[in-house]
Amino acid sequence: MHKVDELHAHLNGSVSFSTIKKLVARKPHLNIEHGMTAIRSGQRRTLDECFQVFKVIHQLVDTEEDILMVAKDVIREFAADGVKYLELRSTPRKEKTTGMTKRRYVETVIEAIRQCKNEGVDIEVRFLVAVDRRNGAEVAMETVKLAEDFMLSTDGLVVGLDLSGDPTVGHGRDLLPALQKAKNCGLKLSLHLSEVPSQADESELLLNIPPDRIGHGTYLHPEVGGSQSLVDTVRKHNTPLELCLTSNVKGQTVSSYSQHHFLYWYQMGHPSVICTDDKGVFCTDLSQEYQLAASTFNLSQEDMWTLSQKAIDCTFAPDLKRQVRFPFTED
Ligand SMILES: CNc1ncnc2c1ncn2[C@@H]1O[C@H](COP(=O)(O)O)[C@@H](O)[C@H]1O
Ligand SMILES: [Zn+2]
Repeated sequence: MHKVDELHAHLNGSVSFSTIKKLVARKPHLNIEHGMTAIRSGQRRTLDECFQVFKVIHQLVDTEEDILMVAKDVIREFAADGVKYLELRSTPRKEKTTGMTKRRYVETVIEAIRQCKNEGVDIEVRFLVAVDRRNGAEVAMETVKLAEDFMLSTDGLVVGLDLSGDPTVGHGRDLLPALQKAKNCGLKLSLHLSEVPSQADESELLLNIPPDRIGHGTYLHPEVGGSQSLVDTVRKHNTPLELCLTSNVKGQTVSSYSQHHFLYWYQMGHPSVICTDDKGVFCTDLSQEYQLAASTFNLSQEDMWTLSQKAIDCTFAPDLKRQVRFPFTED
């Protein structure tokens, strides 16, 4: 399978079963079982239930040691799946009980990236600091400042800002000043947009920033209740979409694989990148997502090759392009 880039992966959603087992062994008193942290094949959950799953994982990952282990494991797993360039994203969390601060949280993820590099793991990793929309405007602004500090101090490892979290909570208009500040200081912006219906107003507002990439964009186009003007704005700015098939089907924002909006954008020739979103929670990996796209939409080997090649143009670390492209061989 041809794949080089994973551009949409939430750290705590990407925790594998084997890492969960190690975390559970560290915290037996929590009485957490794997069934509570993952949605297996054939299972579906509402998006709301997915967000409950993240809460459980956050309980398991609440110290610097946990973050370091989780981040290193996730990076190694993507590398083992053949990913050569990974943009990880994660929401800095403060944990009163363990003394973890948001700054230490980010430092620890950066440390994990550096350790993997020193250990010779064959993958380039960059980091996006995530804003959880349910935490409101003030936290968003603080997070942007934190992200800016790290962008300036990590020699290019922190490349951008992600907006994510429960799409049914809050409104993007409150976060606009923070997002605009991020853009102005040189952070690349990847925004979860129109993941659920009824976000058209918000999307219109946020698309005009404009973001550098869009997460999901499930309900942007008119056939699903979005609008032609939203689509036109996306096309005008040529903003790439990060598309996550299994995540959307298991989270029930898309009714079946064949109904996935991948087809709408792909047929239009619009830059679309296949991603995993939360490979741990949704029990998938990037190979599987490419395979699903191929089998669902009848894509040839050549189509797949082109698709994975085009992802390179959507990364937030343009200086890496040649290094990523060269080792890319057909298998
Ligand atoms: C399924 N669709 C989704 N939609 C929106 N946000 C999502 C998401 N999947 C994950 N996240 C965001 O990522 C966090 C977990 O990773 P981190 O603790 O940040 O590493 C979740 O709490 C949520 O804010
Ligand atoms: Zn996501």
